[in-house]
Amino acid sequence: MTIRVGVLGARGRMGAEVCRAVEAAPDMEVVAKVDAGDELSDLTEVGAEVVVDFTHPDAVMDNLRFCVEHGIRAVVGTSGFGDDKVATLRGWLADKPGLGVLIAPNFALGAVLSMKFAQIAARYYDTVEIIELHHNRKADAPSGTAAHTARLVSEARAAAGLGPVPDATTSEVDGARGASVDDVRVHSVRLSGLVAHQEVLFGGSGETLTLRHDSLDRTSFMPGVLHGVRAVLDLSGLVVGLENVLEL
Ligand SMILES: NC(=O)C1=CN([C@@H]2O[C@H](COP(=O)(O)OP(=O)(O)OC[C@H]3O[C@@H](n4cnc5c(N)ncnc54)[C@H](OP(=O)(O)O)[C@@H]3O)[C@@H](O)[C@H]2O)C=CC1
Ligand SMILES: O=C(O)C1=N[C@H](C(=O)O)C[C@H](O)C1
Repeated sequence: MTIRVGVLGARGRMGAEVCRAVEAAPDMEVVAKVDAGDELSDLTEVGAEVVVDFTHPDAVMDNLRFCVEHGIRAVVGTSGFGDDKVATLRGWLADKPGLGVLIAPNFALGAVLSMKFAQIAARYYDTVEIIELHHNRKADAPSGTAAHTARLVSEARAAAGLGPVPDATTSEVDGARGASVDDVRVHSVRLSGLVAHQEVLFGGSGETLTLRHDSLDRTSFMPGVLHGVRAVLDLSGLVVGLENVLEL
């Protein structure tokens, strides 16, 4: 039996790549390609078991509400999942026991590892900043990956009893020091030619540590997406982060 997959955002940069990857996988098939303006009811008509959503932060919650209402599992790469959206989704899923949704800020293995390494390193350095670099057609800033990394680093610092990152800046041009995300400075670069890149910079006494990950092509996300499609069949409730369905 193949897994029946519906792709949301199928004509987009990621969605088109997901369609190719699912079609090439021996254990799954694309049964619906849905993009802006298409009817979600197509998903139920063709019996989609799992939906993969790479759409837009403003569209994803309507898509997920439909999936949860209709008992369709979801693998979500769309960015912009703050605490509010996560809480709403958990609420919907509470009424659907046994139904699983997987959200991953980043499906590239190296990005997942890099976040894990950042989490480990955070307690050992007094200063930290994040630089994320993406193509200039990206809708949101900072990236979901950078926001997730900042959260992990911030939690690790708090658990280690570290205070705020020391910073002697007393005057600055607006924006010059980036955005403060969970008390970590995040700088967003947008350049044509780039795909998705991130540096987490740690500074300590007489040394720095830089963790850098580069997605040079969107195929980098596909093994993680396919793994997510298989894993979500056994999930119940909401899982955030690919690391939670990998053996790391
Ligand atoms: N987690 C991860 O590993 C990754 C996450 N992403 C995230 O995925 C999302 C998509 O990125 P990307 O593919 O580059 O963006 P694109 O703009 O290339 O693709 C998004 C597609 O979704 C369509 N769309 C918009 N609204 C809806 C809707 N309601 N239903 C169905 N389709 C819709 C868009 O149509 P139209 O253009 O007509 O609006 C477009 O075709 C972003 O949030 C990005 O940050 C990206 C890469 C990796
Ligand atoms: O829009 C993108 O391209 C990406 N979006 C995700 C994010 O916001 O972190 C994942 C990856 O960085 C590519």
